[in-house]
Amino acid sequence: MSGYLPIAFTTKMKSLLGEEFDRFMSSYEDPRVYGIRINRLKLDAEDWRSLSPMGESVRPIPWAPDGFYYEEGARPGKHPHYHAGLYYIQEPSAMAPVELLDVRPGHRVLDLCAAPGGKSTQIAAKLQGIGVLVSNDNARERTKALAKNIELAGVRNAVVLNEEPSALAPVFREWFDRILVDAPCSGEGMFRKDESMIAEWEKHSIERCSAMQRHILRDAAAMLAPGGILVYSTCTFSPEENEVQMAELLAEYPDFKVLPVPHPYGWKPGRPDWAGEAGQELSAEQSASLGGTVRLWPHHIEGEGHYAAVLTRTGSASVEELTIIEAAVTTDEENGRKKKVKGNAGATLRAAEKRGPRGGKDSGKLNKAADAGRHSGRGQAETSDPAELWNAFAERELSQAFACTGQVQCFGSRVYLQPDSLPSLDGLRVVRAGWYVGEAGRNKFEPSQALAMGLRQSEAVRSLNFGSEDPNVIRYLKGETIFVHEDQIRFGHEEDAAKPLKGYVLVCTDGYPIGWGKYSGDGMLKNELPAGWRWM
Ligand SMILES: C[S@@+](CC[C@H](N)C(=O)[O-])C[C@H]1O[C@@H](n2cnc3c(N)ncnc32)[C@H](O)[C@@H]1O
Repeated sequence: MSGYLPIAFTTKMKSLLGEEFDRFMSSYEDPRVYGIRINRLKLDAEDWRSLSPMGESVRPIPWAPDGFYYEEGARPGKHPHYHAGLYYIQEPSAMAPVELLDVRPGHRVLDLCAAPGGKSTQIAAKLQGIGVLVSNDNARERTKALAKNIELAGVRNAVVLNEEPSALAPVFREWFDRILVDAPCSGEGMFRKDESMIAEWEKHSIERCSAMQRHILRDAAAMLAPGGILVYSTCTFSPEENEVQMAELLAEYPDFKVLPVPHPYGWKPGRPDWAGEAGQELSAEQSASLGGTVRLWPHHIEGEGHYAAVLTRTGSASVEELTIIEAAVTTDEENGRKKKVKGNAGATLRAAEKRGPRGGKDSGKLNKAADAGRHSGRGQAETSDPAELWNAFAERELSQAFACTGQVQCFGSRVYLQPDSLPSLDGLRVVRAGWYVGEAGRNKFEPSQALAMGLRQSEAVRSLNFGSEDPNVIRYLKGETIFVHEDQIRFGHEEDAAKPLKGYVLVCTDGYPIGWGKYSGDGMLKNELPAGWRWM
């Protein structure tokens, strides 16, 4: 395929790489490699390997403990385990930046350019449900895939935003422990994986991408807490989008420094000499710093290629120089407290956002404090308050095993559990205000697919489990009605066994949820899988 590469690209790479150029070019003739990353929110890699028909044939990706190379033709996207969110299909070198971010449970993490969510789901797995993930992308259409991938992975503690970084900077000033800037770039490392990127290359000129990266990085810098870590990454080779960006940032912000990345696995150091050639004047110290960034080359590793730099903020001395707008950053006092949502009488709701989580339709109303304890003995809530209806649903349909922290947030009829301690999101375009648990109607509550995917089997009062080879799984995933024997329905907790068999049933494959069904007592399970989630 190297014959299709733009001449301007090959000419430049030849002058940069010198005698390495031929090896670089021959990598374009090598077969593509394919990667999946096991979702540790659901299971660990060893459990997946023993469960999956792919388990024996995969090979570990050296820099990603949950990542594996799989063979061409394995089609992991066409397996029930994909629909259970057990893994994410991800290019192997794209797994490196999050490994460098050193995310730990409890961190506040921003993924600033997040769609379609490969790295966000990787971060969420490292958080293990503790802490906050803010996933943002400025492209509205792309945030749909981002939200869906986060929901498919069963993430409970993420907020999805659709904003320019400049709108986030005043709200989240010095707020994040970890920030990933997986920047929009000219995509030179994508040419082999996706040939359409070759045509895109001319449009997404290096100069245009560099200007975008510069702006994004300045706003990202404003949001990093002192002592925090920022990883900057691209899937392109051009120095202007890599070392030059870092050199400019370091020159402008003396309180940022590079944390040198070791170079195992065939990873190579960043190239300060290329930043110099691109017109960036470097001190000896800056030059050494840039050597501590990392390049993943397709002729040195099994992967398409990436660049990454790990930065830390040593102090806050130069923050005043950043072009951030001083704005009211109102931290809701309520957010500081941990709450168990289920059965939480009096959960306090904040004002609904002006634009609503989907930019308008759900806008508006201020919901009053909810009295979660009040619902009729028959389990039918006599209320139209979304928070009350959610709490009544949780009381009725979720087992004793379900315990969740977070703030109940209602936007119109939609109910979310928002991670604690977030500043107010008022005025921001919010795609998901937290874990979207469902939608309230008149005297009823419809649980969301996101709720199903974020639960464990034992957290639902009723569940049904089919082995992944069972034809009922594909039937269910295609949206068909399933016929069940009542003794197939399991109760999540021994105290639930007294509850009626009729009601919501969490449908699982190999013990992992894939969606809701509704059992009405006649041997038939009504399929509640939303159209957009079905097997195609
Ligand atoms: C390389 S992709 C991100 C891939 C993603 N991190 C993943 O692993 O799935 C770059 C993303 O940056 C987004 N983007 C472009 N300009 C942006 C901006 N000014 N602010 C935030 N996101 C931006 C694009 O829409 C695109 O989704």
